[in-house]
Amino acid sequence: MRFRRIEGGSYYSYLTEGCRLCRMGAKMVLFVTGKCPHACYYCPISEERKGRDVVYANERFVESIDDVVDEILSMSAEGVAITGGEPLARLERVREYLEVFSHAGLHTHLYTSIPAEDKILEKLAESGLDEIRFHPPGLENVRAYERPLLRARSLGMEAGFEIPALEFRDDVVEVVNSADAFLNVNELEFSTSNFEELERAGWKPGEFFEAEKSKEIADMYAGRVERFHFCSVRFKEIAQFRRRLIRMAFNLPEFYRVTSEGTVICGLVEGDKEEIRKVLIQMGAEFVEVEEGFEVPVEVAENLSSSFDASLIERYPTHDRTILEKHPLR
Ligand SMILES: C[S@@+](CC[C@H](N)C(=O)[O-])C[C@H]1O[C@@H](n2cnc3c(N)ncnc32)[C@H](O)[C@@H]1O
Ligand code: SF4
Repeated sequence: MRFRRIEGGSYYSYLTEGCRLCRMGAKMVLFVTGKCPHACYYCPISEERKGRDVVYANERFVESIDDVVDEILSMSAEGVAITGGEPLARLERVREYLEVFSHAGLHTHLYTSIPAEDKILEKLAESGLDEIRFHPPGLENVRAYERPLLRARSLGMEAGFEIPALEFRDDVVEVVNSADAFLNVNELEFSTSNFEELERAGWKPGEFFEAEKSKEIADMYAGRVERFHFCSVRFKEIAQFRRRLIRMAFNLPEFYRVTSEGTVICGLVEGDKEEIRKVLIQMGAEFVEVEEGFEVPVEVAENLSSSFDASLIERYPTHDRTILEKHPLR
């Protein structure tokens, strides 16, 4: 079996379409609910989202479908990853979104911990789901997923397991092979919400908050199934996240300077908004109004620094505009 090594220690013998798009930073992540019937000790979901029936499109809190559409456009997404919490805890909501996405020609994949029965899989297929990834919580009860894998495949979906590299289990290999499914193994990841629990279970965090020795477990699966993909914590950070940022950054007006990290640099002018707006219009300058003032080309901020509160900022191109650095120009 031939493996292809990619960034951050990830490698694969097979990439699903969902993974291929994700790797290009072209997948928007729809967090469809924080509700979940399970309580995996290693669950990485933040406290802010866990157990709450909230929707997020990437980092953006969603109040209506318009927010989701805006987010898709902001990154020129080519597909959507539907996750949670447990997406199937809100099946009708998932179906409504799926119908919108499939009409827009977006590829969809869904994560679930539920060995869904035929009827549910049929509804998902009807609504246009392209790919489904099962995760048996705690890697228990693995055989219960064989039938759903087979049924999903017979309905035309790409189907497989996506599991954290917690331990090596023969039954995972057996079910993947007998259902002719794919196997995605995630390097076990520390987050603020699971940190103590992972440490209590004996895992130690590495430089990128990956659990040390988790990759060794993933490697044990590699030669045992036909279609395998190991996704490292570092890969998620350096490739997937950064590439999404870059896509977003290039969709902003041209005056934003895009860095190789996918952040953007621009000027920020703060103060009396009406006064600043007048001056910017008189100058014929490009600007984008934001909550605290106006984002403008760097040179415009420099020109205005003697009359207004102007600075240079480096920020994420995301909807929440997280500012990483701010240098006052006076
Ligand atoms: C957080 S779950 C949410 C969706 C669904 N509840 C499930 O468990 O599949 C999404 C994916 O994260 C993976 N996962 C869970 N905990 C993880 C961790 N600590 N590190 C890496 N991946 C993890 C799961 O295997 C699953 O494929
Ligand atoms: S099933 Fe998924 S969302 Fe639920 S606790 Fe486990 S990892 Fe978290």
